[in-house]
Amino acid sequence: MSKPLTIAMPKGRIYEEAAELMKRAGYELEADMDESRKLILEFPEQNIRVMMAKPMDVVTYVEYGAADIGIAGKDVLLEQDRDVYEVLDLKISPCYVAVAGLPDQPLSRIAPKIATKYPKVASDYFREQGEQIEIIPLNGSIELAPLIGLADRIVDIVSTGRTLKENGLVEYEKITDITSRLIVNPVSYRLKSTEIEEMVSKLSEVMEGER
Ligand SMILES: Nc1ncnc2c1ncn2[C@@H]1O[C@H](COP(=O)(O)OP(=O)(O)OP(=O)(O)O)[C@@H](O)[C@H]1O
Ligand SMILES: O=P(O)(O)OC[C@H]1O[C@H](OP(=O)(O)OP(=O)(O)O)[C@H](O)[C@@H]1O
Repeated sequence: MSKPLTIAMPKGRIYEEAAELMKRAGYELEADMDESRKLILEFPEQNIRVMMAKPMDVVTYVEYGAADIGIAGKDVLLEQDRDVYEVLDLKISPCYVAVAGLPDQPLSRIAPKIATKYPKVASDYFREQGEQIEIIPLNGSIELAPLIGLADRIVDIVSTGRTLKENGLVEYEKITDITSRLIVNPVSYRLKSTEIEEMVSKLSEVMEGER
């Protein structure tokens, strides 16, 4: 049998939707996330190996060929700009990236401070707007930054809008819509084209059927 197709799956909030979509496409790759701490799961009957990765790291595994394919949020792809093929919009885990802050606070001062875990996305956006900014890099709880005066604005993911609302923040501009994407290592795309194209076509069929 040929070498297994290795898939880097994102742990966390994307995982269940991604595994469910894979299942509908005929790939039973589910891990019991409540029970298991295993990071590599073998599915020999399907000739597939699954790596459980942090969502931000999926692109790294795929770029270096540690995984042939992976599932990553478009936010991560925009931020990291890596050498991988983005082959399919899976339309799962929808959310968007937005600029938010305290209400009624015009961006008046020179080089306002922008707190974010997406420094590239934020810099690209404000450069396009012709605004000079200072990035304050954070890893989470970004909404804290304007509340305590650390930043004038945040650039962060919004889904239900609940986090902004409960912290008295408002959205100023939407930057871009986000969904999860299927990504492929360029070399694997050539060497394992049959398996990869089959997976892309099965996933596309499932998604077509749901429209
Ligand atoms: N409300 C949301 N907040 C953050 N990410 C979301 C949201 N809804 C969908 N996503 C998608 O989920 C991905 C992040 O998943 P998750 O929150 O599990 O990872 P993480 O941010 O690395 O987790 P952690 O909070 O453990 O560091 C994002 O890349 C994005 O594409
Ligand atoms: O619009 P909502 O539905 O409220 O979702 C948006 C929030 O969810 C994410 O945070 P996460 O839960 O990943 O925690 P974090 O702050 O530690 O990144 C994101 O960074 C926002 O804070």
